[in-house]
This record gives sequence, structure tokens and C-alpha cells, in this order.
Amino acid sequence: MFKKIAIVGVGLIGGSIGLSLSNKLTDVKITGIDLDKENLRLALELGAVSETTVSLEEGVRAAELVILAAPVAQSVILLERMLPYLSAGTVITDVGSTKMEITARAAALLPGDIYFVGGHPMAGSEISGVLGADSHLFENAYYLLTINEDTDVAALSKVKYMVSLLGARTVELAPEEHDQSVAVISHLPHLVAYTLVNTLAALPGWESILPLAAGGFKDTTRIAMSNAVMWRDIFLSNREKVLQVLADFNMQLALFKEAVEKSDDKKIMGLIQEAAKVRAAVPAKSKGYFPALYEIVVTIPDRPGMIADVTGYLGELDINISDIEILRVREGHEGTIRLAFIDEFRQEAALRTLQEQGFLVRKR
Ligand SMILES: NC(=O)C1=CN([C@@H]2O[C@H](COP(=O)(O)OP(=O)(O)OC[C@H]3O[C@@H](n4cnc5c(N)ncnc54)[C@H](O)[C@@H]3O)[C@@H](O)[C@H]2O)C=CC1
Ligand SMILES: O=C(O)C(=O)Cc1ccc(O)cc1
Repeated sequence: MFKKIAIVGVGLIGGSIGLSLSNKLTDVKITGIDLDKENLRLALELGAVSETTVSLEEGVRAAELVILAAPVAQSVILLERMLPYLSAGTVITDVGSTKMEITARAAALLPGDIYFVGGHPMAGSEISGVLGADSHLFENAYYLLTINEDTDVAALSKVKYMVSLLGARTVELAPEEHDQSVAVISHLPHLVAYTLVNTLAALPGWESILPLAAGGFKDTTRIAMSNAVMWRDIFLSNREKVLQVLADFNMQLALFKEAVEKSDDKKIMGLIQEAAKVRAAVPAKSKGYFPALYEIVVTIPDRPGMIADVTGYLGELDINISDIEILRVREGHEGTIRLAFIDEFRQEAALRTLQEQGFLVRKR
């Protein structure tokens, strides 16, 4: 389908796409374009791209698919700048965390023979740059594609093909629905994480408090280490929706504050229990829109090599694990891991095998 794919911005996401596509499309030229020469050198060395250039003009020329993977404000500018160099029939997609702004710009700028389909992989991390890239990053992840009545069907299926190569699962939705959803599920949590850390840092003597941080602080603030340029761009690009969910958040915070002020024990219990109920319903990875993965939870002693033992027993029987997650570890005691399989047959076989080996196992 493609002879040349151009990736503009070969950082964490562009690099991860490049690594995954390079593994699968061995006879396709994958050109990495970036302002940062060192990043390009590393991308080539890691095998994320097959050639590099700092020139947008040179890089996108003759590409049938262009993937914009720079921070969102840059991607909007790059979309416009590259148009004169594209051939008829080129499909442009992006990976940006906001979709209304770029889809509106594409609709306004693109000639009839160049196509745009917005994309957003719902996987990533707080790490930036190609050194953090991972060819497996998108496996089993949702990959949101934005569509409207003008979306070209052939262009959409090319982008879906690219996403299928990454091992991700597409969900199609309108740009506004996308921005509304990610405002609450992704943008607000990042904003809150930055604010939690800043709340601590504004206290005198915070340096001596910080080492006391238990799981709660760590769990809720990992994403406060995320890239500043990327997140500045996201908040500004999705300004209206972010402000809406911030208003909702302030209202919820005020409810809690009032309940504490009034020492209203029932209200406090209610707020906590309601949150816990909803949080417990957060789908495990790869559940939700798609057929459920078949999962088991295994309790294992906290000893070196135990996870290798578990995966080894299943490997011997050729039971492929689709997903693995460490849920909890109690230092020196035991831990629990979640294993997922593609069907009930494998789930049953894994359950039986591990029980026979003496592990405490339950279905999930
Ligand atoms: N980091 C994450 O977890 C996720 C990020 N995204 C989106 O992916 C995009 C890229 O994010 P990351 O890969 O994390 O960032 P990154 O900082 O790792 O990579 C961005 C790359 O773009 C390059 N770049 C910046 N301006 C450029 C320009 N004008 N021309 C060419 N290259 C340019 C940078 O040099 C850098 O190598 C962003 O739009 C972000 O919203 C989407 C999903 C997850
Ligand atoms: O690190 C994390 O947990 C993330 O939330 C990664 C992430 C960042 C931005 C996105 O648009 C999508 C995913």
C-alpha cells in the first residue's frame, strides 16, 4: 500500500510508530523529519526510521502517508507548511492529543486531492524523546480516529491499516466528542497532577515532607513529570473543554470542602464511596469497546524469578499471554499479577496449570 511513509517529529510517539512499522513494513522507506539532529541520529540508530532529514520539503516529498507527531501547536503549523510539497493522493494523519483544532485547519487548508484523518493513540508515558520509544507501545491500546461527513473512506482505511500494524484498536468518533472526552479522562488528570505537586512545593519545608510520600502521592503524580511543551500546547489547544471540566472539578472540590468544613461524616462517606464505585469500574486494559480479554489474577510470593516461573509454565504449554500487569507487591511477602488471554480456552488452561503448580489463582 505504501512505498514511503514520512514521520514528522520522531520523539516518543513518532519513534514508537516508526519502530513498529519498520519491523512490519521492511520494504517501505520510513523517513524521519525532526528539528533535532541528535534525535534523528538516535532514531536511525534505533531503527525507527530508514532515513532522516531536517528538511520538511525533502522529507514529505513522494510520501503516500505523512504522520504528524510533533507537539500539537507545531503539528498545525507543519500541516500548512508541508502542503506545497505533497503529491496528489497523499494521506496525512496525526497523533496529537487534541483533535478539533487540527481537523478544522485541515478542512480549511487541504485541497481536494490531499486527505486528512486525525488520530490519537491512547498510550504513552511521561517520558519524551525517541530514547523512550517502544515498538510495542500501542499493542492492545485504543487508537482514536476522528471522522466527519467529509472523511474520505479510502484515506480512513489506509490509516486504519497503519493502526492495525501497530497492534492497536481503532475507535472512530467526532473531533468534538474526542476533545470533550480526553479533557476529562486525560487533560484534567495531568492538570490536577501538576497542581498537587505545586501545592506541596508551595509549603515551607516541602523538601523534608516529600520523602514521606506513600503510594497515593506517587500514583496520582507520576504524570506531573510529563513534557511541559507538549502539555502547554494541549491545554491551549483544548482550552474551552479544559475550562469546562475544570469548572466541574472546582464544583466537586467545593462539595468535598463543604462536607469537611461541616464535619458532615455521611456526606464525606458518600463522596468517597461513590468515587470508589466508579473507579472500580474503570476497564482493565483493552476492555470496554472491544470484546473482553480473558483474565486471571495470580498471587505469587515476592521472590526473584517468580514471574518468570509463571510465564515459563504457560510458555511450556504454548499458552500465549496477551497482556501482563503487576497489580500489587507487598515487599518480602507476596504480590499479585494480572494475566490476560485472547479466549476463554487459554484462560481456563492457564488457571488450571498455575493452580496445579500451587499458585493462588482466580478469574477476573
Ligand atoms: N507522550 C505521550 O504519552 C503521548 C503524546 N501524544 C501526542 O504525540 C505528539 C508527540 O508527543 P511525544 O512524542 O510525546 O513528544 P516528544 O517530545 O517525545 O517528541 C516530539 C518530537 O517533535 C519534534 N518537533 C517539535 N517541533 C518540530 C517541528 N516544528 N518540526 C519537526 N519536528 C519537531 C521534537 O524535536 C521531538 O523530537 C504530541 O502531539 C502529543 O500530544 C499522543 C499520545 C500520547
Ligand atoms: O502517561 C500516561 O499515563 C498518559 O496518560 C500518556 C498519554 C499522554 C497524552 C495522551 O494524549 C495520551 C496518553
